[in-house]
Amino acid sequence: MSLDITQVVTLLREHDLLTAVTTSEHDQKFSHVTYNSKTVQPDTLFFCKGNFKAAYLADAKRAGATAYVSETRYNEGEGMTAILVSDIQKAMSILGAAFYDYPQNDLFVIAFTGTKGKTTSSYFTYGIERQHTHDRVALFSTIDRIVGNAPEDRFKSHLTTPESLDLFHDMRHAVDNGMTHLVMEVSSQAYKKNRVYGLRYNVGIFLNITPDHIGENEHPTFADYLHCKEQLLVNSDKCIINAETDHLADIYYAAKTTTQPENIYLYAREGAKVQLPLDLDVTFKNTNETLHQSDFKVSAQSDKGKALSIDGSYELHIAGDFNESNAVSSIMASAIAGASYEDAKTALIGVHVPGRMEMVTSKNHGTIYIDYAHNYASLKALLTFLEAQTDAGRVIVVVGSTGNKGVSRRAGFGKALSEKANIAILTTDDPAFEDPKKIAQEIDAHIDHDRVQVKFVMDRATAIKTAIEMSTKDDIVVLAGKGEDAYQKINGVDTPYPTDVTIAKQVVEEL
Ligand SMILES: CC(=O)N[C@H]1[C@@H](OP(=O)(O)OP(=O)(O)OC[C@H]2O[C@@H](n3ccc(=O)[nH]c3=O)[C@H](O)[C@@H]2O)O[C@H](CO)[C@@H](O)[C@@H]1O[C@H](C)C(=O)N[C@@H](C)C(=O)N[C@H](CCC(=O)O)C(=O)O
Ligand SMILES: Nc1ncnc2c1ncn2[C@@H]1O[C@H](COP(=O)(O)OP(=O)(O)OP(=O)(O)O)[C@@H](O)[C@H]1O
Repeated sequence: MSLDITQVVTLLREHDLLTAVTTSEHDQKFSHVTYNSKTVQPDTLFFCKGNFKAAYLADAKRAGATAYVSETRYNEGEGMTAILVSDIQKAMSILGAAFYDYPQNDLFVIAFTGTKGKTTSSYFTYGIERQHTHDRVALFSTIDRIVGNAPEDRFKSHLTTPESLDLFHDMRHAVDNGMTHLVMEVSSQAYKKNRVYGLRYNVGIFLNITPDHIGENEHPTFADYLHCKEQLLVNSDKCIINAETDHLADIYYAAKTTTQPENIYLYAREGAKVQLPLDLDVTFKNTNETLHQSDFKVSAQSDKGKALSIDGSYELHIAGDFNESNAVSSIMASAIAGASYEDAKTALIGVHVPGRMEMVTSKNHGTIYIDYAHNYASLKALLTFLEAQTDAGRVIVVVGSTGNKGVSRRAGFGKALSEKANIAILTTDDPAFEDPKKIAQEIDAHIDHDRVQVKFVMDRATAIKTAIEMSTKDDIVVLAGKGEDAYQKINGVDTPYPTDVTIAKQVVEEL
């Protein structure tokens, strides 16, 4: 992989990003690119972005970087080629794609966005595509990044959608490993920060949108959040939209700005109210539902839907009515990619999504559900489903809310708990630089105390123990928000945490 200065300048000019360049060497060649001074090697093209400090550039120069791309000129870069740009994140994405030689062109890319269901739908699609491509599919999800089939090709993700340089690096790795397809999650932050600038997808799926990720370090307003999410459809050759989503009109028209209606697919649960007078392409209905399994039937409604050849019955071994909707989007996306009905049917039976709807049973205490639900919409959906499925005694929920982001979730949790829970045990969940007790008090301020009994237990493991021990046989215990996260983000450090599932199993063993 390499880039030379002429290519860099030409690409940046083409995208109207170059503001100035100072170089005396016209044949400068770069054999590495990075935005981190700690990973610089000789002949590196270095990117100065984010909360950058000039000292990092001095480090980068010492380590062998010969040029830097930046919105600002630094004295510390004296003697290096300075490539000044109007937007560093866009420049990094454009140059990253070129450096790694446009790996997206060798991949069929299926991309999901939505407030909820991205990870689950990505795992469903990954499962179907494994079946369809005989294991030649990569996955970039919030949980794992999988760029090949060897154990070392699977690693934990730091972000839902990686920085552009990491994204193109991993895509290249996947292509070199023989992968032909990629399933990825695209967060609204990825658009806000131009991590996917210039990237196009073969299929883009819009699952749903509800207020979330609005706050100091994320989106200033809901309109900004919606706008960023819609960019996925604007950049997709074919679009799939959940017609049950809020703001359908906005979302559909965003898709239509770049995609003809014949390449936009709409799906919904049979009988659902759809906000626009649009014809659905695919509908689905539940045929049998338990706490362990969902059976559902898919029916094409339009010629376009029929051409997908996905009509028939399916089985999921992960509970939650919302997961049927997630699965239908995955079936449609995979069919567009060439998967057959049998591929989808067979694969879906075996899909497991880490930390989503995990269940731990106990003999004399309640059934425990561990789920990643961490905002109003997901907690409400989860508790509504559990309520409908059980003759539950009480619903006991262990929950906290993250610090320094998603502040609106606190009120959302209070509301969902007031509507659906009997007992809330408020605890810690990635407090970052905030006091977890204060966060819990903010959730508590939105709880209806006539309906819900509240306890504060700030140590999460103790909170889980308390909930399980107080539960009786008919009760349901929900451990919400962390899924299989094996850390707590505290004061900027990922502090190891055994996971909710491990703690729950331990508590049950010791009962
Ligand atoms: C606000 C934001 O987008 N921050 C991201 C951003 O931070 P940043 O660019 O300011 O980087 P930084 O870590 O402060 O450091 C500044 C620069 O100095 C460099 N540096 C630093 C130290 C050094 O010694 N040498 C050096 O060169 C760093 O490599 C970096 O380029 O770039 C970093 C990676 O380069 C990300 O880790 C970081 O994500 C933060 C931690 C984050 O959690 N973001 C969340 C909000 C996010 O993006 N979430 C979405 C999911 C949301 C959803 O569920 O929908 C996601 O896609 O994950
Ligand atoms: N379609 C859906 N509608 C409402 N809630 C959902 C839906 N799909 C999943 N959920 C709930 O949201 C939780 C998170 O699901 P998932 O991880 O798939 O979403 P995500 O979009 O990747 O979330 P995040 O952006 O927070 O990582 C699940 O554990 C479940 O409780």
